[in-house]
Amino acid sequence: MTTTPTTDGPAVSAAVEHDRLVIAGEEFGSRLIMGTGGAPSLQVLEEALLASGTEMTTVAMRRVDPTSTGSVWDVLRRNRIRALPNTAGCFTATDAVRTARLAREALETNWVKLEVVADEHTLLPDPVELLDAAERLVDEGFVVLPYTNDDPVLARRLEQVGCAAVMPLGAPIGSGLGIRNPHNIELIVEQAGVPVILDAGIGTASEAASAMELGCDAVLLATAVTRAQEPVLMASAMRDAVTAGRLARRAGRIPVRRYAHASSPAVD
Ligand SMILES: CC(=O)[C@@H](O)[C@H](O)COP(=O)(O)O
Repeated sequence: MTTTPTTDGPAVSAAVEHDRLVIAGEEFGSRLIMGTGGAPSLQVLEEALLASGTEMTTVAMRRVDPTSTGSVWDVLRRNRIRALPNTAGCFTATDAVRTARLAREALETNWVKLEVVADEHTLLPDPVELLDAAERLVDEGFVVLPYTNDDPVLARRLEQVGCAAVMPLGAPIGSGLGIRNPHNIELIVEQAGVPVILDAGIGTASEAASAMELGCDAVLLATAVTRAQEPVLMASAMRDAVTAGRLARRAGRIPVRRYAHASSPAVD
């Protein structure tokens, strides 16, 4: 009886193994960055993070006290997952800068995921405050990873002021609407000299794969996993989707044609 091999051959394993995400000179094997909000319990969150294979996970500085025990901080520490503090809940540049400084003090990291949102209703980034905060934090020596609109012009400005990555949204946070403007994401990817991380709005695994196929370097998501009916299964699906999307991007998709094109050449 013949069996279908289920493991990748050496060429694929090597392609995955050596394909590292590099942000500000630091390497990551996983291209899936996780958020932590919304999980039904700490135990489920821990299992989901492990299933996702993530090496870096964001935590809201204003929502989880870094000195608290029995919190997400313990989960990250015991599993050696890098904590990326974020400024969720900040509405002004001044607030965000203050929160980033507190994170640096408490966690001894100068990395910050910068979020400056315009209002509670949309949670969309406020471009004016965001750019201002990014500039101030870069000046203070932070490695700034800004959550931004899917606007190529703003993404370019953020890179110009020294951000280490740009993180355009696929859709509003927690909406699960997927990637609303793939064309803009492609434009951002085309021009970027820093990693592009699709952040927010992903609803299911195929959308994470799409982000990678569009050329993003990584995906950041939370709600699609933490609020899934089976968070651990979804986390595993996301891990595979990000890997698959990355491989497909590297493999190069076939051109789209309007008419049929015989897959086998005709024999004369
Ligand atoms: C900007 C922000 O807060 C997002 O990183 C969020 O953590 C993830 O968004 P989703 O919950 O939509 O995946």
